[in-house]
Amino acid sequence: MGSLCSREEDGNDTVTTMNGQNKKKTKKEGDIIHFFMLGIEGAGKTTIVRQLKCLCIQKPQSYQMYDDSWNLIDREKIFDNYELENLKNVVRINLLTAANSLIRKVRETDEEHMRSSGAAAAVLRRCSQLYEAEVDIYDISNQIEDEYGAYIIEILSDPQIRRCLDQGPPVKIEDGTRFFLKDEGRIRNIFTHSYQLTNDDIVHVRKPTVSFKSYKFRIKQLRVEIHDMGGQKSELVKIPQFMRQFLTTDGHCFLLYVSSLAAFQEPDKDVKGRTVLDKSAAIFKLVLEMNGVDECTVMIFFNKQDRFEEICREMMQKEDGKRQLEKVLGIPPKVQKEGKKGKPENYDHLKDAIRSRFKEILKENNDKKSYYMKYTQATDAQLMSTIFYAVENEIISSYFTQARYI
Ligand SMILES: Nc1nc2c(ncn2[C@@H]2O[C@H](COP(=O)(O)OP(=O)(O)OP(=O)(O)O)[C@@H](O)[C@H]2O)c(=O)[nH]1
Ligand SMILES: [Mg+2]
Repeated sequence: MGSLCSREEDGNDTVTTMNGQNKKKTKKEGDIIHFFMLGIEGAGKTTIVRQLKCLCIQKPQSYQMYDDSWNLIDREKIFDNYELENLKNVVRINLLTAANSLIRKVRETDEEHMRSSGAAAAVLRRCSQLYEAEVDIYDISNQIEDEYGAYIIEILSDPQIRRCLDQGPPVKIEDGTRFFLKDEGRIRNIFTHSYQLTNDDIVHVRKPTVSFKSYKFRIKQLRVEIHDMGGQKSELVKIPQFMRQFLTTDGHCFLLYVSSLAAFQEPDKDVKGRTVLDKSAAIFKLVLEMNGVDECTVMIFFNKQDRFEEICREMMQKEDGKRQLEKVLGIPPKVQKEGKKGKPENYDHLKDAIRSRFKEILKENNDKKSYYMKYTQATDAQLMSTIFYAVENEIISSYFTQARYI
């Protein structure tokens, strides 16, 4: 576990870069840590907030959630029925659109595929209705009926569709949606009227964030306010407004940049020859140059390490996979000795290559700036709790260091 929680900082720098030392603060405002969460779409920002909410339910001694006025929210009210029902419908929409994409992908090479299937026709028709309607596909008016569960299960049982899902050709399916697609029981649950989402389901729901939202938590002794902003292209233009709005707050500020490790081989649909990871690094560079960010301590979460390892494993099994990995990551993967027992390969050195890239960007911007970097998996409660404890511990101890200088 320790190796997952890297900490890289210089104690003195932490003192000089913490925000608000010269400002007058009330006791209440002064001990709140603000996290400005940024990163491109799908990196896992909102999942981090959802995981924190789940931890408030699971470990109420260490995690608590508060309303806008810092009143404690009851554990039972953290996710109310209305929100859970909405999230369940979001998963239904995601499963429906994933099935639609899979059918269309297979038909690119086999035009007549599933032409006589009633299930395929129903899914394609329902999806067209969603896409053609004037409202956003996640609009509350788009309620997906229970019967689509059986249609989706039938479509996924088709061998060609299955192969397309598991081996390609590549279809854009969100990582969270794969969690449901992989397990027929989960699909059945989602389309059961009386079923209520579990915490494990909740952290796999994918719904892009529009605009920004703030959340208040206590993690052990630390009071934090997390400002979550959408990372789609249409949202990123709002970063200056987001920073202006929140950087004026009185408190200690962190820029929490979330970048998906899994994006290293995914082509960026906007710029040819660039990967989604390249795009994330480019946005990170831009953010560092923005007014006010200098006042923040930088924390980077390299998220989706589970998917990263899965993709590396899959690539290594392909004939040309090793060379391809080296091409996109810049260093060769280590080859597991045949028959070697013990720890499974975790591709740490490949993750480190990505981390070094971001470290370089930080150094180029300001080589005295303090920073923290962590490898994360926002969907894993146990791992995230360990990381949140480490963050709490590091920040609290930096308070003590700071106190010596004031
Ligand atoms: N396998 C895996 N999936 C993850 C992880 N973190 C997030 N996801 C999934 O990735 C999808 C996208 O996550 P979000 O939290 O919505 O991403 P975001 O950064 O908030 O995206 P925007 O709001 O569009 O900026 C969701 O379906 C999550 O369940 C992870 O560590 N591993
Ligand atoms: Mg989001």
